[in-house]
Amino acid sequence: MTFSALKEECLAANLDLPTTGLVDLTFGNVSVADPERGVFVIKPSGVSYGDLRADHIVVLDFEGNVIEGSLRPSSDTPTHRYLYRHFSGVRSVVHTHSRNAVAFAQAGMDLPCLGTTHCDYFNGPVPVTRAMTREETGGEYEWETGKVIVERFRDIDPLELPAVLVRNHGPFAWGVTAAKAIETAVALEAIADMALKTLLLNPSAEAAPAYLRTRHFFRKHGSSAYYGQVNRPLPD
Ligand SMILES: O=C(CO)[C@@H](O)[C@H](O)COP(=O)(O)O
Repeated sequence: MTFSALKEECLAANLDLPTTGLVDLTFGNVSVADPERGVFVIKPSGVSYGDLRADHIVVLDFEGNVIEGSLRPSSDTPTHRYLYRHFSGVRSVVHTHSRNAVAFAQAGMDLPCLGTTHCDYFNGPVPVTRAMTREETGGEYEWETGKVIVERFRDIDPLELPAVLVRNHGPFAWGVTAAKAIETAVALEAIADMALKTLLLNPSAEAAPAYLRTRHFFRKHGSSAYYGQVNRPLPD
């Protein structure tokens, strides 16, 4: 069995992280899953983006066994694996340390839905997870990160809200393809930047009304009910 197409897709998505400005140094990682073949592929830990090649990408099964690759998989691998197990339909997970999203994660704040830029990608505030404790993690917080994310999504559809802010760490975004997950991570950083500036200008800025949120999210994500009539006469 060859995994070269999957590795190439993963490599391209990982290389998008520095070019989109979402990471510094070796922070961040992207994985891509192929559930039909029972595997996912991920960036190796600590390898700089400038040096990264397709044959560095590590192939694992969903039990966490390395199937192919001589380098250690990303330290965030348990989180990616947990998300694939619990979020059906997700085929790619992107983790970055993009600065504005990290600022909200470190502040322990949900990223509020303040305007249509946000609503186009996320049908609600991007949630922050609860703090993890040493007792729970035994010092291995990567093993608990997936758990606290999934716990936070108990009443949230991960395909309508395709990102999270992990408290004291940073953002994870996901999608049905690697390209879509990267696009979502870019959108997340853009709206975090806008929200931070909005809240500096007006700490009491109000969330976008619910009707605006659903209209923007669903018209961009396939529901014709929210498109409106394109040839409607313009108001005077
Ligand atoms: O926060 C951390 C490590 O402290 C990680 O999330 C890094 O962003 C990437 O780790 P590797 O993928 O290189 O192991």
